[in-house]
Amino acid sequence: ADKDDGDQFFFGGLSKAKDPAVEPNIEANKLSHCSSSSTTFSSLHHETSYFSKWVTEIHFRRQLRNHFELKSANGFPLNAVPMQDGSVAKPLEEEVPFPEFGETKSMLSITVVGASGDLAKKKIFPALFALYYEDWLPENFVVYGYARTKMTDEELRNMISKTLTCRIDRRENCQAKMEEFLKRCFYHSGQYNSPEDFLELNCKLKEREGGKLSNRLFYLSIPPNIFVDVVRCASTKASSTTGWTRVIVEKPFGRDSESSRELTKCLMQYLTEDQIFRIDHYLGKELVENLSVLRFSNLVFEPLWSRNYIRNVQFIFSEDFGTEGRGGYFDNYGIIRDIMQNHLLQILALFAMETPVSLDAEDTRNEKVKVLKSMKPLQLEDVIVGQYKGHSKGGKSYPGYIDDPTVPKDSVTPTFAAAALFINNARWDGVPFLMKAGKALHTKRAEIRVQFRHVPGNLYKRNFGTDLDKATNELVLRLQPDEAIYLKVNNKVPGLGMRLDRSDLNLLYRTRYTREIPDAYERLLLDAIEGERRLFIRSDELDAAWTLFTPLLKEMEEKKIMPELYPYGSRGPVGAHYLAAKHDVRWGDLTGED
Ligand SMILES: NC(=O)C1=CN([C@@H]2O[C@H](COP(=O)(O)OP(=O)(O)OC[C@H]3O[C@@H](n4cnc5c(N)ncnc54)[C@H](OP(=O)(O)O)[C@@H]3O)[C@@H](O)[C@H]2O)C=CC1
Ligand SMILES: O=C1O[C@H](COP(=O)(O)O)[C@@H](O)[C@H](O)[C@H]1O
Repeated sequence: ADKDDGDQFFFGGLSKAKDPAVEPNIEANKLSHCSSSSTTFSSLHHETSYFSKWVTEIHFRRQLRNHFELKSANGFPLNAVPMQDGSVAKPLEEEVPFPEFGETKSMLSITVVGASGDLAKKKIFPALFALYYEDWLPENFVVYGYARTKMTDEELRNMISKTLTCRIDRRENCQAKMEEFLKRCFYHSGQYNSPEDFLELNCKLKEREGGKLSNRLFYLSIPPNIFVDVVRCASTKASSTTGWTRVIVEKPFGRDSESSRELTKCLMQYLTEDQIFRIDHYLGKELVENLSVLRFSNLVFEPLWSRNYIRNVQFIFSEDFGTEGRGGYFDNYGIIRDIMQNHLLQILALFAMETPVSLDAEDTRNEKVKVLKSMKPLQLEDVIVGQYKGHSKGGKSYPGYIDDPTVPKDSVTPTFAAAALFINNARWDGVPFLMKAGKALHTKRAEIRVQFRHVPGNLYKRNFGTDLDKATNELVLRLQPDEAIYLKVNNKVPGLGMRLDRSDLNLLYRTRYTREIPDAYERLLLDAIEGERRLFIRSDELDAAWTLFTPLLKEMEEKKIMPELYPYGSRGPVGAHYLAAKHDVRWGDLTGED
């Protein structure tokens, strides 16, 4: 029996058994009979070694899951609230997000709103497939695409199939898995502000759910001006009446404090805070998740994590392409809103927060809010801005920002910014936290660089000459590409003399781990399905983040601050060096060492 049960779980996706999600007319009891039959297993007997590998793997995952399991304070499943009545959370009898071996009575319906769009194609459907491929999705699930574009189910599947890929380290049954996944994908065309269209979606979802307890996840992959319409229609017409309903909201969450508060207020007319999952995909990146592990599970780092030993911290984001195709969106936001106020600030908060009481989502988010509230709002003098201009190199010409036909010719929107931030608390008083973000630069990279203080009374001072900066230890977390954590240390060059150099203690992920690193959207989608909120932005965090940037953004817009022009493909405006120098800092990425 164990074997059969296990078979149903592990090979659910490969089984020939009919699922109401795929064949809605099949009754539930027929399904249970069908999927528990031994033919399912015997038809797959040739897969035995694959099977045992998966048994081990899934047991390992379960152990991990139990080890890090997070529960709400009252022990109830978090967020088990139908949207319609806004009632308080109550325990669900059948919620089993990761079913034990065998049949489950719950069903997960994921609706990707804006399914015809860029993000859905590029990230969301591939992430859902990756989760399915790795057996992270519950046994019973369906995916619905929703948008205005007219499409059949088959056309949606065709569109999605072009962007699905299998893990390069695990290619078993890839094609079969893709086909099984696509069979669970459906499409409903509708307007974003039409309650009737969402009601029709609701009927289709119900049919697929086949009477099971249903949990529903809506992913709003749409422009922000239609967020509230969709939430209103989805909440009133298509939320689950038996399980939870959650909504993932993509950035931008407003463009300043007022608009962000207004958005929150509107969303809260239809959803509770617990139902809103504000996504910042940088929080789903492997090395960002590892930041807390590095800090809090290694004795060697945490004691150094303060103004006593750290001279400055740098958060660097650069892209080697411009706004190609997204100029229309970008011009209304600019790099400060697009990258700094969210991605870089979120990482900063995780970097600088005090140790949370536990791994519970609220404990981490409480600490992040505290650190954000301890920061000084940015002023004009703390920032420099730039905009890329056209440039020719090697016979090829690269367009400037204002050459984009969707961007006004007189736009002063920054495509580059550098900023110095300070945290007014006992741990970080006086330590510059520098941020730098830019498009159309010479490289694509995102990293955190921690520069330590000079060694007091360094015995080997004379071996470094006058430039002691060259001897400072630097810890680098390279988020992408080629994930790595390395520490620059001073080392004696082997030989009879006494020559020192700076070398790296290097944890390069690709050489240390054979597994492919999951995409950030995979982790975040899985967390939303599991009701794990730690990596999503709470409304008070968002508000604190906007409080830091809004006065600066307003002043820049009022004064029409002209950005310094920099050539496409360059290292950015010189102003960034002056800003750093003002705080006695050198950008770690521009030393020529790496
Ligand atoms: N693309 C990316 O890399 C990233 C995107 N985001 C955010 O994710 C969300 C989705 O992004 P993306 O997929 O690029 O967006 P798109 O511009 O591709 O829009 C998604 C879908 O929304 C519908 N849509 C577009 N414009 C309008 C409009 N003015 N009114 C009504 N419907 C419209 C279209 O579907 P249809 O016409 O079929 O209804 C479109 O396919 C946005 O909030 C964006 O800021 C965040 C990070 C990265
Ligand atoms: O949110 C955004 O992020 C992307 C960069 O994401 P990455 O994971 O590829 O580093 C950026 O290009 C885009 O402008 C911004 O909106």
